[in-house]
Order: sequence, then C-alpha cells, then structure tokens
Amino acid sequence: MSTESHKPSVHVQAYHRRDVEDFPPQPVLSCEGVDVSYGDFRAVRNIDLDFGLNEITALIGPSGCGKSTLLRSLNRMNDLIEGARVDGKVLFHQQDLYGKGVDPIEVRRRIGMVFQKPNPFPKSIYDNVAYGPRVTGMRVSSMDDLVEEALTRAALWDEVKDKLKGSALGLSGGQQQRLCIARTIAVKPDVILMDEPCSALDPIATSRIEDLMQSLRDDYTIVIVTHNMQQAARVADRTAFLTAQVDEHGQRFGALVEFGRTSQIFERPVDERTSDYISGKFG
Ligand SMILES: Nc1ncnc2c1ncn2[C@@H]1O[C@H](COP(=O)(O)OP(=O)(O)OP(=O)(O)O)[C@@H](O)[C@H]1O
Repeated sequence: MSTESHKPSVHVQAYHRRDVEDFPPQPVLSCEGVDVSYGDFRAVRNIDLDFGLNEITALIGPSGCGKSTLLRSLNRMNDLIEGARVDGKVLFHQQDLYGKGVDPIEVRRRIGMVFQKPNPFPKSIYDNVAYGPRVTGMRVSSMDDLVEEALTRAALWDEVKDKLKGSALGLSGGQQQRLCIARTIAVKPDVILMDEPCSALDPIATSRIEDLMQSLRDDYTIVIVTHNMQQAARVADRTAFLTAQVDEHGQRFGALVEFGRTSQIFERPVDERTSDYISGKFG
C-alpha cells in the first residue's frame, strides 16, 4: 500500500454521518485473517476488518472480487453452499462464529441478511413478518404488536396496515424489499447484512431504502455490499475496498485494499488502486 494520498474522485451529498473515530471503538463483528474457499479455490484471502457498533460499513470493489462471498461468511450463510469453507476467525461480540458448538441458525438470527432480489415468501404480509419469530420459537407477548413494530421500523406500516392478510407478492419491488427488512428485524438481530439491496429497485425505491438504512443505524450494525459507489458514499460511515489480485500460481483471489472512513476513502484514498476504482478507471 502506498502512503501517498490520491485525488478525490466521487463527490456526492452524503447523509448526515456520525463523526466516527478512526477505528471502531467497539467492533461488533470482526474478521481476523479470513479466507473463504470454494473447494480448492481460495476466493477471498486474509481479510482483517472490524464492523463498528451502530455504523454502516460498505463493501465495494469490482465484480468477482469476493464482496458477497465475504458478506456471507459473516453469518455462516456460506455453510449452505456445497464446498464452501471459511478459515480464520469471524468474531461476534468476541465469540468465534465458526467455533465449536456455535449454532448457525442462532448466528443467522442475530446477524440477519437481506438479498439483492426481494424474496418474500408466498404468504401474507403478516405471515412473512411473523415467520421468523414463529419458527425460532421466540417468546412474544403479542404477535400483532411485533408485526406492527417491525413494519413500522421498516417504514412500511402505513402502506400495508389495511392489507396485512394480502399476499406479499402483490407488493411493489421496493415494498417487498422493505418487507424483507421487516422480516429480518422481527427476530431482533444485532446486525443486518445487505447484499446489493437496491440493485433491483428504481431510484425512488432505492432512496427509500437508503433513508431506511439511516434510521436503522441507531439500533443495528449494518454491512452493505454495493456496486453503486454513489450509494456507498451517501450511506456508509466506513468503506472497505476489495479488489482481485493474482497469486504466484496465476490464481485470482479477492483481497482487502483499503478500509477507512467513507469520506477518507472517497476523498483521500491512500492506495492508487482505490483511487483508480472510484474514479472509474477499472471495475
Ligand atoms: N458458489 C460458488 N462456487 C464457486 N465459486 C464461487 C461461488 N460463488 C462465488 N464464486 C467465485 O468466488 C469469486 C467471488 O465471487 P463473489 O460473487 O463473492 O464476488 P462479488 O465481488 O460479490 O461479485 P459481484 O460484484 O459480481 O456480485 C468469484 O470468482 C466467483 O466466481
């Protein structure tokens, strides 16, 4: 990594950001020397990253550099992919998520995930939100209240309160994505992982999700993978830039290039590769 600072490249109006410290004072989730492999292919290598409490961290980088692979390692979603393996440590409140005796279902409850394409269940709006609390056996004094709270938190309640028994599939794409966020929130996670949550949405629906992320940040730690650098610059407190490298055997793999406050990454990147990427020279 060079020490010289490179020119600013992306200027966008950011949401009001916290004045985050240079290093997260309280990392909720940390990667220590994380490698993710698919069979013999070590797709992502040696990642060290801290995700700070009540912060939004964006993972950016060119296609295929391993952003989604890394994101899935944060809540053991890669366990569901045959041949996938994670080495190194992913610490959640200092506990290794891949340690002995850790229940991956509980991991996914505490660290929820929202996908690129809204994926509501073919059930009613109400049942989509109530699904997680029911299957995880959460003790709930009033399911109606919990559903209302989650939908309100996901900025969807006013639009759906009169049709809770209607099919979730009848909602617009943006509403479906907010429903998926409500479904994630309903099981009371600490962290929400978002894998390109706006890539299937129009600009208005995208802007609603970005607003929602800002309001969720007070209660949750959010990690978002995005291809949209303007989006990262608008919403994230910190940004990690990954890129593909080639090892001595000619094998491509994803590596972390630079991680810092979003303003620093976009306005004063230290590494030339970051500067080239955000100025559109590759990717
Ligand atoms: N299920 C899988 N089996 C084998 N290889 C995979 C699998 N999923 C991803 N890969 C490979 O791992 C590498 C990283 O892929 P990944 O999808 O994580 O990158 P990405 O940065 O999220 O890409 P994009 O921005 O295009 O979504 C790529 O070489 C990809 O082909």
